[in-house]
Amino acid sequence: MTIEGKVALVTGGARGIGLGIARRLAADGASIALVDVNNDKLGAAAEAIDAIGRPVTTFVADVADRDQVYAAVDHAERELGGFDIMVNNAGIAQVNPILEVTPEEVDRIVGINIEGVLWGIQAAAKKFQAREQKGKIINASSIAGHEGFAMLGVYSATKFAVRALTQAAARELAASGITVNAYCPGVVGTDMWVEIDERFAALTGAKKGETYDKYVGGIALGRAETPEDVAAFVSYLAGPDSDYMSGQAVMIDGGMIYR
Ligand SMILES: NC(=O)C1=CN([C@@H]2O[C@H](COP(=O)(O)OP(=O)(O)OC[C@H]3O[C@@H](n4cnc5c(N)ncnc54)[C@H](O)[C@@H]3O)[C@@H](O)[C@H]2O)C=CC1
Ligand SMILES: CC(=O)C(C)=O
Repeated sequence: MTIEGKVALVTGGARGIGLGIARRLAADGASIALVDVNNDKLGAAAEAIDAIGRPVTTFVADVADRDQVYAAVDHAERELGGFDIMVNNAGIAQVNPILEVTPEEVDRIVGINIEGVLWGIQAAAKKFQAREQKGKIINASSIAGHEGFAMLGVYSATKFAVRALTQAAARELAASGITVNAYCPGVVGTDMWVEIDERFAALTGAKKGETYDKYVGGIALGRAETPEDVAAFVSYLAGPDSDYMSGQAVMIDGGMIYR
């Protein structure tokens, strides 16, 4: 119970890795604000946190919209009585050959994966500063934030950018007692990967499941990652044991990429 009584906001918290992180932080003792653009799954996600026995609130917001991210942070503070941990997890994938990607597709993924993290860092840091308290900011990068993958070029670029924002913010915010770190998952068996696999199949003629299996085949530990694997590391980043760590983007990928 290292974060007992703290308030954590998780973007993209309605499903997948975000929900896994929210569940773990709740089990660690935090109150949880679940923020997502998709209202449909927020109710069930909140019920899962409620079942753990921690206070939970939900807020519908598009992280690409700065005002909505600020409103989400205000909502968390107001409903849960504090604000301590910001997890900028929301993101989308995009499978496209470099030669075919369109300006509209680039705008969309940059808006969510880069600006979404930027607005999250900004809103959270300003809230911590206004409350004159320390805080933890934790961002979703990826193995694709360390290596550019074929057909995932623009997605990879956004995840490299998350590392850059993490490093710059860590330096700028250290004097305020705010740490900023990132987690870099490998191949997590969420809906995102179902969509990636389907898009690879449509573009390359690969069989359903073939691309996913190929990627999982590159994992030294021999199995796909679970949201719980990611959440265990985020729990460390959210808690006091990581107080002397900032500006890092750490691979939690079963041994796929070595840096
Ligand atoms: N699944 C994987 O293998 C990996 C995922 N990641 C990253 O982890 C994060 C979570 O991924 P998954 O859980 O797998 O994805 P997912 O697609 O299963 O879930 C993402 C959640 O974010 C929400 N979301 C999407 N756009 C949003 C927006 N504009 N505003 C607010 N919420 C929005 C979705 O509604 C959904 O609930 C993403 O940033 C992703 O890039 C990184 C490495 C590997
Ligand atoms: C989804 C993702 O982050 C990959 C393919 O590295």
